[in-house]
Amino acid sequence: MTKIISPSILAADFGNLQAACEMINGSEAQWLHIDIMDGSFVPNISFGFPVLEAVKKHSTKPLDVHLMIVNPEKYISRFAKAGADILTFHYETVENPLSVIELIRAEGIKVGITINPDVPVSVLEPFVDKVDLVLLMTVFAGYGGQKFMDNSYDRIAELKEIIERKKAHCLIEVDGGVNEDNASILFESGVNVLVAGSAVFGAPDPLKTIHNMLNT
Ligand SMILES: O=C(CO)[C@H](O)[C@H](O)COP(=O)(O)O
Ligand SMILES: [Co+2]
Repeated sequence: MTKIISPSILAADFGNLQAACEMINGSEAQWLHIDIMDGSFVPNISFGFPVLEAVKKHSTKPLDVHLMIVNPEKYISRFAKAGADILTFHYETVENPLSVIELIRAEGIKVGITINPDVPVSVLEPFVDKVDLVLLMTVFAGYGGQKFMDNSYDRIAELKEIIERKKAHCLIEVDGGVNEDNASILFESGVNVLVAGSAVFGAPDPLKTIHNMLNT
């Protein structure tokens, strides 16, 4: 089974993003997660294209870009050009998810769809065979450092059942409150990609934390 760690740069030292990228380059993490927040869909504002471009310049890992913005369809081409390798949008932010999926595909990059914890998993059923990944938020999108929501395990099982029933091949990613303590049970539950911000960048030894998350 595919097991990927995608550390979230949101929890890094923004005064030294180059060092953060280089640390991840030298780690066992396979992707780098980039949180784009607009102060509208979510109450927080993170960063935009210039920072994404700077990270792209220094990162050797695929950039896993998580859009928490209204009207994502307006910016897909710019995010692709700025360096996104995987572009994930929130189902809640669009009227026609299929057309957004097609717009992202047209850029020649991978596509993901995501929902907040209060959105029924069943809304994803029409899309699981059309995307490369489904991201289940395990906290409400907007801030790093929140506590993992325990009802997420039931949601992961429901998503897995839908994916199997539809014989789809998308990866399952979870984001929010992931750490060394819950990583192994999440992988055992069928999750393929773990996003971890504060657990990695706040750790005394981030390389060891990433290793432990992949191997315990
Ligand atoms: O999308 C996000 C928040 O909206 C972040 O990716 C997520 O919260 C990661 O941070 P942490 O691992 O510290 O919970
Ligand atoms: Co995220």
